[in-house]
Parts: sequence; structure tokens; C-alpha cells
Amino acid sequence: MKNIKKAFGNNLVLKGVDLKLEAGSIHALLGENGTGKSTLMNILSGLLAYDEGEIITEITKNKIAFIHQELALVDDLNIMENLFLGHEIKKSLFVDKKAMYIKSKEILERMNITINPKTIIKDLTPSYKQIIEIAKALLKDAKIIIMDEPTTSLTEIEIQSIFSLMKVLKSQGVSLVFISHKLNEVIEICDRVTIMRDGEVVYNGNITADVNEHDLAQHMVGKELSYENVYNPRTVGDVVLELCNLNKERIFENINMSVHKGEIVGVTGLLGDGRSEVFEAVFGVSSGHSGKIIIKGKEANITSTAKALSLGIGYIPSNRKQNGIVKDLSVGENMILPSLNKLKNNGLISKSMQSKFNEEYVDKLSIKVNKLNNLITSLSGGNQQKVVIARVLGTAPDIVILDNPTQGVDIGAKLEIYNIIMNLAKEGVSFIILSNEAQEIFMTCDRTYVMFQGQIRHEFSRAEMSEENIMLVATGGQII
Ligand SMILES: Nc1ncnc2c1ncn2[C@@H]1O[C@H](COP(=O)(O)OP(=O)(O)OP(=O)(O)O)[C@@H](O)[C@H]1O
Repeated sequence: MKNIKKAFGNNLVLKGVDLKLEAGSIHALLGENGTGKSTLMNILSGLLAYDEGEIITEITKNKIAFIHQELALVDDLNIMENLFLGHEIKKSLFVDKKAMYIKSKEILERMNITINPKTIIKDLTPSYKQIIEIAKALLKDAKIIIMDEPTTSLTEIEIQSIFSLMKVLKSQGVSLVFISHKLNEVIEICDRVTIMRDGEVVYNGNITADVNEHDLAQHMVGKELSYENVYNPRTVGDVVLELCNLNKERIFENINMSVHKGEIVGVTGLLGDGRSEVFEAVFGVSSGHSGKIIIKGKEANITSTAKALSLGIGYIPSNRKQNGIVKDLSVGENMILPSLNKLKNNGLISKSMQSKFNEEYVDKLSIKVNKLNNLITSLSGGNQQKVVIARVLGTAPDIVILDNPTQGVDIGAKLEIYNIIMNLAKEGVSFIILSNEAQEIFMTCDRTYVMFQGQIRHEFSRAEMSEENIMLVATGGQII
């Protein structure tokens, strides 16, 4: 790609970008949120037109596959039906299931994957779903496969299976583009890297043994980042949230947990460990559980999210696209949703109070937005996540539950978010951080619970926390 330029209205998003992809290579595309990575890849795959520049390749558009974060699979159909959806093999007027089965098996074998093509998608683990998306790309004989943050919702074991598949594809001459904010993974799997900042390329190079995360992060943000001093110890107050024997059949069991005023508590484990479901119950998103939820010493009967909010609980769900944002509303409107009452003047929303509120949080969280009344969907993924965080913080909660809070957020913004959490905790706000990123837990939490198959298996004090200890318990092992 040579000197690619692209503007949305008067917002010049790509300012002349060059990118060279090689066959049989894994190329990382990095950059802060909103810097234009997805736009560039949408252009490469033909989803978006560009204003200026040139794309020089012998590969036709139909041989370029873009695997987005939201997978395009139909849950109730099987693997084979998903692979051929819309272009079924036909024998006269009928769908030739046998031929489709044979071809599906062939593709899966090419990927070194042993799975029955008749398996229903909803029975697959998240990594297998990713693998099926890749299989779809291979079915159309893709020569370039673009993967947009493919590992965000995967466990360590699943990430390794995606990586081995990427290596197989690379050895077969496919060119892979890996968009990610997880710099450790970039170093592990990629051969080359292009780093963008503000719509321009600021760095291009090979990932050699001497490249470290720190260097990549520095290129991304253009300044030195300080990871060391994020965590600040605090004196915490009385218990503000207590979960006593919380049970939900087959989902979680005997959950006992406490959080103090001003404390930051982590809950971690592998995907499917039940942590999200526990806090959906606490926030009134789901019902059907037994046990007690005690808020500031009083048993609470939380039957709705409105009730949870009125008790001073804020919550950020794990899946932003499904549960977090309202697609038809603007950035500004999304940000104020739960704070509407606070912004009313004589029963009407005060425009000036709304703008002040919006501007305060755009500034506090460095949200990259052109106009506050643009649709939320026009923001980059990471910036949408920041809007969701702003929305919760804006309700001035006493207890904040953050499920996967920095999903898709770049490293610079992550540190900003952690610092905001630290400062609010110092002021007495309590946080519960549900995360599968050990680094996130270390950088922020005073204590952490580790869950496995719906149960709390261990509670670590800050001094006892280590990546090895957490992994051991999260995978069903025991600390001796
Ligand atoms: N369809 C659109 N209409 C208007 N603006 C858009 C549109 N798509 C993207 N943008 C803007 O283009 C800029 C770049 O967005 P893009 O999604 O390419 O960033 P990104 O680098 O992929 O970010 P992230 O890491 O957060 O996913 C952002 O400012 C975004 O708001």
C-alpha cells in the first residue's frame, strides 16, 4: 500500500500510509486507539474506498480475508454449513452435502485441526470459533488474512492453538496481518511490525530477539511510559460489599467474597470460570441465584440494574458491542445514559450540563472523538470502550464492577485508566476488576480471587500474587 489517504468528512484519518506485506510472514499492525488501523485494513480488503494512493498486489480482493473481532458465524448451524453459507456446493438443484463435508475436512486438515465438520458452532470454544473463521478464509483460498485482535476473548491455552495455526498458514505462504494491543503476543508470534500514530506510520521493522514490549509501546505513544508506579498502596475502610454463599445451579457455587471501601479487588481465572455470571447477579442483570448480597452492612435484594445503580453500584459488562453501547445514539448520549437524572434542570436535560459532563470525561479519559454528536459506532473500538467507562464513572458510584475493562484499549490509554482507578480508590471508591490479564491484576489490585469451574479456589494477597500462582489455580491446580 503506497501513500494511502482517507478522510471521513473533514477528519483526515490516514495521512499517506505505506505498508508492505510479505508472503509467508506475520505482520503486526500496531497503534493507539483511533489511529487508523482498522480503516487501513478495511481499505486493503476492499470494504472501504480510499481517497488517494495506490495498492500494488497481484492478489485479488476475494483472496483477502478480514476476520473482525465480532465473528460472523451462525451459532445454530454446524461447521460445514457455516463454511459454505451463501456459496453451497450444488449437484443439479440440490445442495451436495457430501462434497461439502469432504471439502470441509480437507480445509480443517490443512490447518492440522481434528474436529467433526458436523459439530454445531454453539458447542465450540471461543478459540475453535476463531479457527472456523480462519477456515472460512482458507476456503476462499485467501492469500492475505487480517486478524483484528483475535485473542481478546481467548485463554492462554486457546491463544497458543491460534498461534500454532498461524504458524502453519505462514509456512504455506499466507500473509497474515495481526492487529493487537497485546505487545507480548506481538513479540511472540510476529515477524515484522508497522506502528502507526495519528494516521501515519512511525515505525517499521523486524521483530528480532532484542525487540521488547517497552520499545514497541514507546513508538506507539511517542513518549516514555511508566509501568512501575501505577499501583499505590492505600489504607482501606470497612467492608462495603459482601457475597455470602452465592449459588446458581451449574453456573457458580458457594461464592464468598468481600470488598472494602477504597479497595481494588481482582477476580480472575479462565474463560467460563463463572466470574462474569457472579457479578451479573450482583448487578441485577440476571436472577435465579440464592445466597446473600450485603451492601454496606445491609442485605440487598437486587432484582434489577436500576436497583443496583440506586445502591451505588456501577458496572461495565464484558462485551461492549453486545451489552455496552447503544449503537443508534451519539457519543455524547451514550456517555450520559445512566446520569440523565443528574443532568436535568426543571425536568429537562440541560444541554449545557450535558456538554460540560461530556467534555470533562473526554478530557479525563483522553477520548479521541471528532464531534460528540457523531454516532458512537464512528469511534474506534478502544475509544468506544472509554465512553463506556466514562458512563459508569459519571454516575459517581461507590462500588464499580469492571468486567474486562481494557478490552481493545491501547497501552497508553490502559495506563491512564489504571491511574484513574487508583485515584478514585484513594478517594474511597471500591473496584472489582474481572480480568483474564494477569498484568492488569498485578498493576491494579490489592487482592485477587481466582475462580475455577464456578468456584473460588484461592484468594491471594498482593504479596502472594504471581502469574505462575494465578495460572496454577486457574487451571485447577492447588497452592501447597
Ligand atoms: N465510518 C466512519 N465514519 C466516521 N469516522 C470513522 C469511521 N470509521 C472510522 N472512523 C474514524 O477514523 C479514526 C480511525 O478509526 P479506526 O477504527 O481505523 O482506528 P483503530 O486504529 O483501528 O482503533 P482501535 O485500536 O481503537 O480499534 C477514528 O477517529 C474513527 O472515529
